[in-house]
Amino acid sequence: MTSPRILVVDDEAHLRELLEITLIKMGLDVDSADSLASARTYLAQNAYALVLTDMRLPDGLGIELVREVTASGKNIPIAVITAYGSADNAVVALKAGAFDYLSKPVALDQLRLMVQSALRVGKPADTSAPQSGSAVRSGNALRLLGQSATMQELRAQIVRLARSMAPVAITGESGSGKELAARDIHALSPRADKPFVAVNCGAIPEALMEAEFFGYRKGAFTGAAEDREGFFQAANGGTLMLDEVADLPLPMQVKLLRAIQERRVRKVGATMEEVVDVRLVSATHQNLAECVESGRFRQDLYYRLNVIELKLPPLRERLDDIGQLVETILGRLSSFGSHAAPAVLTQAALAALRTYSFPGNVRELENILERALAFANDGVIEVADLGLKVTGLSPVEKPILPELGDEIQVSTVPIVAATPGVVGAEMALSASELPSSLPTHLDDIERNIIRQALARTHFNRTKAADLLGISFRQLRYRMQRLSIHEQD
Ligand SMILES: Nc1ncnc2c1ncn2[C@@H]1O[C@H](COP(=O)(O)OP(=O)(O)OP(=O)(O)O)[C@@H](O)[C@H]1O
Repeated sequence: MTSPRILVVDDEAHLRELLEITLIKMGLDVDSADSLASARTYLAQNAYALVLTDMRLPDGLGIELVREVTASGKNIPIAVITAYGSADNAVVALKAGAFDYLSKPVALDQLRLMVQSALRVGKPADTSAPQSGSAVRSGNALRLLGQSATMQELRAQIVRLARSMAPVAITGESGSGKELAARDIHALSPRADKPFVAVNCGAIPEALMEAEFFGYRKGAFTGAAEDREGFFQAANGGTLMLDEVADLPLPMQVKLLRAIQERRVRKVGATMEEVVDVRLVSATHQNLAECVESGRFRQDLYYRLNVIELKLPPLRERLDDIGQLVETILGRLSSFGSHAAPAVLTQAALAALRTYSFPGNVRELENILERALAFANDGVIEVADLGLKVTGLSPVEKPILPELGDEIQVSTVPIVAATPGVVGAEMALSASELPSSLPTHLDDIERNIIRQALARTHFNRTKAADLLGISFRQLRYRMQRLSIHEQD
């Protein structure tokens, strides 16, 4: 069997030799070129599993080679070597189709990881063209459904960008499928057999963030009874999804930027850094560019995360997809329940869904169908079963809720007066009284507020989250933390 062949393009003899030796030690065949012209000659003559090029060459820029190799359609991963700290070059190369980049001075452990990853891209099963309109690849179907032209284009984009290491920023309203898209990117990538880790940046207490992201050493702080890995280590070799990334506090943004630039992290309490090989996908329903303008999000981190943008359209802009989504969701719900055959919608019910605005997008459609199924007779869902008229509470009905997290406001307990029947007696403290345990007291208040919001929305978590001004996932996290269940 022949070894995979790598083309190294660099005019610095010293660095070229170092790269050659490292690659040969990895059992690879290496050709070396010292100019663009020579690289082009090699590329015309041989098939390569990876091209590794410097940015500055005597007869032009490495980026030209990136564009040529990408345009050739030969599916050869090409990585660039950029000058230290030149984020611009790295981002430009990734946008032009480069598979990945290495910064000078080249760290050999990073080089090895990158080469291993590139060789997985080159495997035939992973690079086969998507069949019929891009939804299926290597028998691996994308889970992001939709027949509309926008969704077909989106899936084709996912197939393309799954091959590279470029950070992807996914935007879209809540429930529009951002996490599903991230999972599809991972599942189609050469990292599919490694972990996919999704982190809700808005749900981690600020004081724990560094430890959660980078891990900690035993004894680093009170309660650190043993060494623990962070999200970066957990996602090593795979994909890390930073969900609700706009919620990251500024000090953590600095640490994250550093981890991305250096591709190394240091556990809290550790002296040594460790190399991590993680592909980053970020998501938010907020406008990150506006967050940058208002100073809430660092421009340099934005630039690093936003290399490729993936926009998920709201469901109301692709109502053509409803038929397929309804069929799939009902099929799934019936396989969980006791229904023998999947339920069906009457024509009128389907038409009603097609005129609905879906503020909670596909997640709301799932909720509507789940609820409708409980009301449907003999598995036939009528318009009335959908309950579409209840689109939320009118502003006058909105309860006056204290700001969660604002301790002063919460402890003055305005909700006692608003809804005395719901608030537990233990929370109705007089102004001079103090709770015996502040955290328990605040948890009780939060639990009650969430229960009220759930009761008012008939346990529709999407609407309850809207009512409380938090994301669905933040609500779900808080419900888990406070042990709130549907039957409560
Ligand atoms: N195009 C789609 N095809 C099939 N299912 C979808 C699609 N889009 C979303 N869903 C489903 O809708 C639900 C919400 O999707 P997901 O969690 O990916 O949304 P999100 O945009 O990440 O939401 P949030 O911003 O609230 O975290 C999931 O159950 C997901 O499987």
